[in-house]
Amino acid sequence: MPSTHQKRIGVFGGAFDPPHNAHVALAQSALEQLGLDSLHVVPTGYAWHKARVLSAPEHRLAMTRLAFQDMPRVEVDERELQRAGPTFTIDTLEALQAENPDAQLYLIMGADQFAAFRQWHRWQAIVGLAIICIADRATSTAAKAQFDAYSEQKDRFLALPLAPMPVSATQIRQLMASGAGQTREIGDLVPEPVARYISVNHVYSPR
Ligand SMILES: Nc1ncnc2c1ncn2[C@@H]1O[C@H](COP(=O)(O)OP(=O)(O)OP(=O)(O)O)[C@@H](O)[C@H]1O
Ligand SMILES: O=C(O)c1ccc[n+]([C@@H]2O[C@H](COP(=O)([O-])O)[C@@H](O)[C@H]2O)c1
Repeated sequence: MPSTHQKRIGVFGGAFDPPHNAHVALAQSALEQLGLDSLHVVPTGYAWHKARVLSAPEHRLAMTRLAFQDMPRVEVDERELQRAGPTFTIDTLEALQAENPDAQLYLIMGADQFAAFRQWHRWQAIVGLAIICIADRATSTAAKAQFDAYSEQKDRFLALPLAPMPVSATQIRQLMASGAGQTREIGDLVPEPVARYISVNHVYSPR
């Protein structure tokens, strides 16, 4: 008898400059709550929507691999780092859907990104292709409070449970720049191998 299981593929993109504990917790919540078969963690290439220039792709990729190395079903996906031009999530989703025609895609993000979602390139196409799963973020309007703006498509949006975690990558970069690279200062904010990588490679502090 043919299996009726539809493959569920999650997509979690970010600058990951650096990846931190909230990213890991969010990925864990997505895997568990959505019953994902796999979760593609996708470091951004050229983040057209961010004012600052991101750290070198090699560093962000290496740190992302370290952050998620112990999580089964997570695949760190390099495709956006290899793509020329501005990074658009729709391109990644369309490529993944073409590779997995029968799968249902789930796009994972925090509530701060969701607040800007209607500025994303071809956002309506994204809603058509993926179910958008949003975790609250301490600094942003709650996900559910933002759903009303999408009243006709409400079934395409889900709130992902995540205990409030005030950590941000900005905070980590600032701590490292001001503390001249003390690993222990960020030890509670990022997975331990990431803290070591940042310190050894002076990613956010001068050598
Ligand atoms: N503390 C957090 N709680 C919930 N979601 C988060 C949190 N930190 C990041 N995210 C989500 O993770 C994704 C990737 O985030 P990103 O790599 O830009 O980290 P960041 O901490 O927001 O970085 P920065 O401070 O440099 O803007 C985004 O969808 C973002 O909303
Ligand atoms: O496709 C877009 O237009 C778009 C606009 C803003 C953000 N994104 C994606 O959203 C993800 C999280 O972004 P950020 O800024 O929180 O790192 C990351 O994968 C970005 O490429 C995508």
